[in-house]
Amino acid sequence: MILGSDRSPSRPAAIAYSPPWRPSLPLLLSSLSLLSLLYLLLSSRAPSPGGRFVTDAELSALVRAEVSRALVPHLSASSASNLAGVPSSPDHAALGFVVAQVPESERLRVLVTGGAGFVGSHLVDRLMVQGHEVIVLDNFFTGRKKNVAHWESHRNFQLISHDVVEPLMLEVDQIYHLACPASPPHYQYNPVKTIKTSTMGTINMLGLAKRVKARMLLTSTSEVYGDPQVHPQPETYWGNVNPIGPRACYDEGKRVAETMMYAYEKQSGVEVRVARIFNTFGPRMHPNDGRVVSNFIIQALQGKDITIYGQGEQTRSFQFVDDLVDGLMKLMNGGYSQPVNIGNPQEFTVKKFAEHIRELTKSTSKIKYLPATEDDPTQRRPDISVAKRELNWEPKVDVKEGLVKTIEYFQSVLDEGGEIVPTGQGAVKPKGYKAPSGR
Ligand SMILES: O=C(O)[C@H]1O[C@H](OP(=O)(O)OP(=O)(O)OC[C@H]2O[C@@H](n3ccc(=O)[nH]c3=O)[C@H](O)[C@@H]2O)[C@H](O)[C@@H](O)[C@@H]1O
Repeated sequence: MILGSDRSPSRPAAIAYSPPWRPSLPLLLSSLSLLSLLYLLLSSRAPSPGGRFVTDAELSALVRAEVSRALVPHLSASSASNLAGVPSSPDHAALGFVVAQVPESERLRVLVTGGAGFVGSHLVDRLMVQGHEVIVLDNFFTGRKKNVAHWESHRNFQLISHDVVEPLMLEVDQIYHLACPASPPHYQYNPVKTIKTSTMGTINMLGLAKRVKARMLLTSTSEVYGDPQVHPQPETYWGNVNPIGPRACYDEGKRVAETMMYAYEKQSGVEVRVARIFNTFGPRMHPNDGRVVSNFIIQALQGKDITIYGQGEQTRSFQFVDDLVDGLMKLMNGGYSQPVNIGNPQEFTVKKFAEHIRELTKSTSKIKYLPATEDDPTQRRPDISVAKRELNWEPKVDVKEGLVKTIEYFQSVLDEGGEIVPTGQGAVKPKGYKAPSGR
């Protein structure tokens, strides 16, 4: 179900459905050939790497997971494997989705703000497959309906077009509060709005959490450490942030959002969780997002120059989106309420990363050096001891493995849509975004 805001936040009005996603003929054919190959391989009863033969049940589970991946756009591998063997939901069997049947008493109502965005939509997939009722709230500034369109007819799913800056009344058990543009060119486009999103948006969600006694998780960021003087960064590090620089609208917005979380916990007893997310990549990243992973892959795949800002000696540590979703859900459902870094400590200089992408894409793109961006952090790597100890979480997907999947995704986007001009430096509105009148 998709609802649209009539600017009266508590009474969203219906808007038109976008047609459900249908697989294109070439995609179906390539998926069918993949399936035949899988069948031939497995039915020849080759021993598995562990020396066992593949059983019929395993074969059918693998085939179902592959069908799911073929039919649902950019379903992540782990979501697909979660589907295998789970009882079918009649609503989504046709799409290859298998949603767990959860008794009413165990089913949660989960609100995901920013749920139509890159990270949010992967989280929504996982929650839906677990059989929960999921309400997605998005203002579609950087989020896209197509990221969650495959759920639109499911009875457990609701999409509300709404801006978190406006209050909202709902009955929910858990709130994953993701809403906020995260790419520097996009969060700098309208810095006042970015600040409002992190401050007023978080206050609104905390007010809701307080009223309905929901547990609330804030997706904070590694950017609360600013340009860190301590490396790697533990949660106990207070950071080095320029409060009036171009990144401040985001960094300081998230810092005050964290402050509000703990103030509501202390003063009103709201159950809070805070994840500090480090650089994340994967399928469904916006191709015009302007961040390093999407830019380098798109440039390399098209043979365009790979643009490095500065000398490329600055470092980042990259995690695949599936790992992040695991971490967020463990944090939400565990007993630890202090901030937790969720990231993959595999660290690269930006220059090394550019070379890595060039190799993986077999590209002949040249590297082009552009001026450094103002206040760009010089180093970033998470200390994940707390996540390991308190959540029993650590990343499972190797960066290279995640990049291969992401490259496949961007290749399919290029195949479908043609040339992409990546977003460069400086503040810019997300491509395709039209501000509602009066804003
Ligand atoms: O991806 C993320 O998860 C993080 O991305 C950004 O932080 P930042 O690390 O600055 O992200 P990028 O824009 O991807 O930049 C990473 C590095 O690559 C460089 N870069 C970026 C793009 C490009 O085309 N070329 C290039 O050299 C940047 O200057 C920077 O040093 C956001 O601010 C974070 O909130 C978010 O968590």
